[in-house]
Amino acid sequence: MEILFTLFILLLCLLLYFYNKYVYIFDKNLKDYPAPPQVPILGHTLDFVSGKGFLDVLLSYTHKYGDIVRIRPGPIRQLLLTSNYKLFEAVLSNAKITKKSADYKFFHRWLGTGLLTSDGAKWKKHRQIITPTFHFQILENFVDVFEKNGKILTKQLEKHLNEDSVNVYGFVNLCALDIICEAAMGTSVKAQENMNSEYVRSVKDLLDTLMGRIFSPYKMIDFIYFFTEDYKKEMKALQVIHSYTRNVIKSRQAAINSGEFEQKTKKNFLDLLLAANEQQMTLEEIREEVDTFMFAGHDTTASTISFALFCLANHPDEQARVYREQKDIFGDDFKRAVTFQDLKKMKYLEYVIKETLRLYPVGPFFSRELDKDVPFAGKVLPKGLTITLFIYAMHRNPEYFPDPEKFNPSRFETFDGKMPFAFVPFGAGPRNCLGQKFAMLEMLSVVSRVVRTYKILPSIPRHEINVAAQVVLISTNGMRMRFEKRSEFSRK
Ligand code: HEM
Repeated sequence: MEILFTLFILLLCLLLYFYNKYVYIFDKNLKDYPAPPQVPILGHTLDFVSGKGFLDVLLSYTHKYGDIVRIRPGPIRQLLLTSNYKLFEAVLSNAKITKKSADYKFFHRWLGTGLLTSDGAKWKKHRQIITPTFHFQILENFVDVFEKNGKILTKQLEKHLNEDSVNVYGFVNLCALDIICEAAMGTSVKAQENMNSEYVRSVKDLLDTLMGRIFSPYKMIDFIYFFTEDYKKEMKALQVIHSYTRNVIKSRQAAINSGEFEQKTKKNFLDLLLAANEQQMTLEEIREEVDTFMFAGHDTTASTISFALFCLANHPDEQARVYREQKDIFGDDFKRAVTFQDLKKMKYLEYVIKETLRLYPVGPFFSRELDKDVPFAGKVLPKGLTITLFIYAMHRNPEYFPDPEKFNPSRFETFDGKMPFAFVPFGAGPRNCLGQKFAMLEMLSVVSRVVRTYKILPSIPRHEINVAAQVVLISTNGMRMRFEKRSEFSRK
C-alpha cells in the first residue's frame, strides 16, 4: 500500500512538473496571442486530422487570427505560427536560435544528424567544414551535369509532344535525382532512363513512407509505426540507400588514397568533402552529409522547376520574355551547351524562378525550437517553445508583395532587399540553405533547356493545380501542360 502511495505521489509530481514546464509557463507568457478554439488535452490536434490538409488549416488560422497564432498540436507541445515580419527577423537573424524543432526527428533514420537535422556543436563544426565545398566558383564544375541531364529531360518529353496534357512532375523529379546523384557522389543512377532501378525505387519508397508518417496522427507514434507495413518498406529502402552511399564513399576514399583524386579536374561534393575532411568527420558522418544532400537537393529543385514550367505555360507573355532573353544569349545556336557565363546572364529567368519560389516556396513553413527564453516585443518567448515560420503566408503579404496572387516576375527587378525577411524561400541567417546557389544554377539550366526546345502551353483542358504541403510543397493532382516543338529559329 505504501509503495502504491509513493508511486502515486511520484506520478503526481511528474505531471505537475510537465504541467508547469509546458503548459503553465507557456500559457502565462503567450496568453496575449490569439488561439483558435481547442479541445481539452488534444488542443488543436483534431483540426490537423480533419482531412482539410495541413497548409489549408494553417492558412485558415492565419486569416482568422492574424500573424502570430498560438497552436497546441498535442497535449503539451505549443507553437507560435507566425508570418509577422518582426518575429521572422528576431528568429532568423539570431545566431543563437539554431535548434531545429522535434518534427525533424522523422528524418533521423535516413539522414542521421547531418546538417539539416543536427544542432549544437556538431552542426556548427560540420557547417564550417562543408560551406567551402559550395563556393560559387566550385559550382562551375556542375554546369555539365545540369546540361547533360536537362538534355535527357527534353528527350523524355519529346515522346509526349503534342499530347493534350502531360504531367511534368515525374519527369522533372527523375532529372533532379540524376543531377544530385552525380553532383553529390559522382555516380550516375540514370533515373531518367531506368526509373525501376533499385536505388531510384528506394528513394521514392523512402519519401512516400516519410510523408505518410508526418501527416498521420497514429504513424507519428513510434510504437504504432513499428507494426506497420510502411515501417518494413522504410527499413528496406534505407538498407539499399545507405549501402549505396557507403560503397560510393569507400571507393572514393580508395581513389583519394591512390592519388587518383589529384588528377581529377571536376570534383563532386563527396570528393571535396573527403579532401577537406582531414579526419575531422568519420566516414559514417560523411555518409549522413551525402544523404542529406540527396534529400535536400532533390525534391526541392524538382518541385520548383515543375511549378516554374507550369507558371510559364499559363503566362505566355512571361514565357515570351524568357525566350527573348535566351535568344539574346544563344543567338541562333540554341542547341549548344550552356556555360556558366550564360547562366549568370539569365536575369529574367532568375526573376521567374524567384517569383515561382515566392508563390510556391518548397518549404512553406519551417520551425525552430527555442533553447532559451527569448525577449520579443515586450514579452518573453519561453524556452522549449516551437516557432513555426509560415513562409507561404509571408510571401503572400500584400504589404511586401502588391497583388500577391499574381505571377509577376518583374516585381523582382525592383525588389531592393530592404525587407530581407519578407522573401526567404531558402531560409535566412545561420541555418540558411547551403545549396541555394547550386539549386539556382540547376533550375536556370534545366528551365532554359526546356524553354529553348519547346513552347510550353496550358494543358487541354486547362489544369488547376491543388497545392499541398507534403515533404515539400507539391501539387497533389500533378502539374499538367502541353509541349510544342519550337521551329529552329522561331522568334516568338
Ligand atoms: C529550390 C531548391 C531549394 C530550396 C527552396 C531549399 C530551401 C531550404 C530551406 C528553406 C532550408 C532551411 C530549412 C530550415 O531551416 O529548416 C534549407 C536547408 C538546407 N538545404 Fe536547401 N533548398 C533547396 C535546394 C537545396 C540543394 C540543391 C541542396 C544541396 C545540394 C540543399 C542543401 C541544404 C542543406 C544542407 C540545408 C541545411 C543547412 C543547415 O541547416 O545548416 N538545398 N534549404
